[in-house]
Amino acid sequence: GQGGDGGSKAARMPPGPPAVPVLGHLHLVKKPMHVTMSRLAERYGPVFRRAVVVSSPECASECFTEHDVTFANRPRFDSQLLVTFNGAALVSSSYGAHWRNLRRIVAVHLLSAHRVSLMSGLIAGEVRAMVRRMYRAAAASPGGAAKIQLKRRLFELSLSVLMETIAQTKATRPETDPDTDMSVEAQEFKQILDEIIPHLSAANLWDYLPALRWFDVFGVKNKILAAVSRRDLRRLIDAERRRLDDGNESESEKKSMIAVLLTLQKTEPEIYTDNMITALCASMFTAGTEITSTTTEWAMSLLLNHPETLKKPQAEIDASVRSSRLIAADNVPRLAHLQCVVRETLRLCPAVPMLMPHLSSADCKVGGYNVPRGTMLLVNAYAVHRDPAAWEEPERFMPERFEGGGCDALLLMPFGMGRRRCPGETLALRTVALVLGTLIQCFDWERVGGAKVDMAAGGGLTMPKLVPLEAMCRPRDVMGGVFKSVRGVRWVRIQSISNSV
Ligand code: HEM
Repeated sequence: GQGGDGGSKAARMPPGPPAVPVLGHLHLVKKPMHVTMSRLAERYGPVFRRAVVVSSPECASECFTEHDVTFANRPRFDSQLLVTFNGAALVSSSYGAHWRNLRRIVAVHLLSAHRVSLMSGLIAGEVRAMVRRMYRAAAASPGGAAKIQLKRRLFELSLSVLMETIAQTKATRPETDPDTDMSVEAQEFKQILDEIIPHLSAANLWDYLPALRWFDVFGVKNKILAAVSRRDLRRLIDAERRRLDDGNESESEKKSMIAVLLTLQKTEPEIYTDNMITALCASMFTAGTEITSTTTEWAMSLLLNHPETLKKPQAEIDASVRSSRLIAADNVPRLAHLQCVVRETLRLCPAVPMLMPHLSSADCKVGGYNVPRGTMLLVNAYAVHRDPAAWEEPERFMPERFEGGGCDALLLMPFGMGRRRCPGETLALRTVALVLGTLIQCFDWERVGGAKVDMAAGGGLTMPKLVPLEAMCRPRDVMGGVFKSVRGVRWVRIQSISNSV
């Protein structure tokens, strides 16, 4: 931290705008939060008062290495409390025995690399169903290209992936047409999330800016919505319990997260209560759905605005599977160019631009400034990723900067760092890369009407695209064979549609 209020370094408090505390300024709402914070950081240096906002790579890594335990707590926000079951969920839980326990369960039993590879077939199945629907839409369109509402498709996909990994609502229903959209359960959850998410980002802003508390229009609604999602989660748990009792899937390694937790419940019922299972699943739905699909939406937007950068990953995919089949999850780690695109997207468009707020549990010093106990810490990953001192041409979309390990030494923190780092990273990266890879393997993409994709971002804790992404999708000729052969009969039907166009 440079600049400052003067005085001896030991006694220095972080600099901030004069008079009113930074986060009480109502006029800051006009811009997305991370942009506002970057501007303030330019003026006042990388750390400032009240809630401390850290914007430089050096200070960010200091917070999550030396002071990681000190900042491992979370501030409690009224609006979040309503949606995360009174702080019992992993995301908002205070640092302590309860959080440690939940975190261990998630890391070991639900989202470990091993479990994610067990889930890969499931993820791939959902992705295949989505591209099949897109193919059908394109085949039925005049000219062979369809306008796809990518935002909606990607959100539904992300929800379906989570729904199936959490509860396997489709696998247990032999009559379900794998080609149809989401399961009934996923559709019900979609309705709930559709209602909660806009309020969440607004409510988050309202948390940061005390003046907005006067306009408490969300409180009541959130309470109702939280109750609804709790009831629906109970239903999922009961259904899964019946399946286990019937002897289905109990031996299978590929069982759902709820089934894993219910199996643990049998031996340690006092730890794995239904309440705890409900809270954990709610955490995953709220933390995992929108963020994952938003990331893929940003990636597609960047690629559409830079069509030349699409060539390398597309050629790499074609070479690796020789157009004879769709890429599978286990191809992904070897698709280096695709990985570069994902990393560059996470650098430029970290879907959680200020990470989640932390709270200090002891006095400490960051960048030489005193940070008293009980200070809220926001780490501006968005600014860290665009730090001109670290990154060459930081504003440019240049996936190749990561080729051959270039930039490995630079701080990239879209999933955070330290104890509170996102536990869903492996699942998220696997999903984003597989979805993106399959989309560019199967289709050529074009902007609607040729105009550049609007890259404006919305505000709040997450960074959604302000204008929902739509794009034109045209099946690639080289993929004709695959589209025809996947799941025989169904594809014959599709083929006949495309012949008739
Ligand atoms: C591209 C997708 C994702 C991104 C960019 C992302 C990013 C983040 C970030 C920045 C945090 C906060 C770190 C901090 O506190 O400093 C976080 C926390 C968390 N994420 Fe993710 N996440 C993604 C996907 C997921 C998925 C798919 C899941 C679960 C299925 C998940 C579950 C969680 C949970 C439970 C926490 C809270 C951890 C804790 O407080 O101990 N995330 N994530």
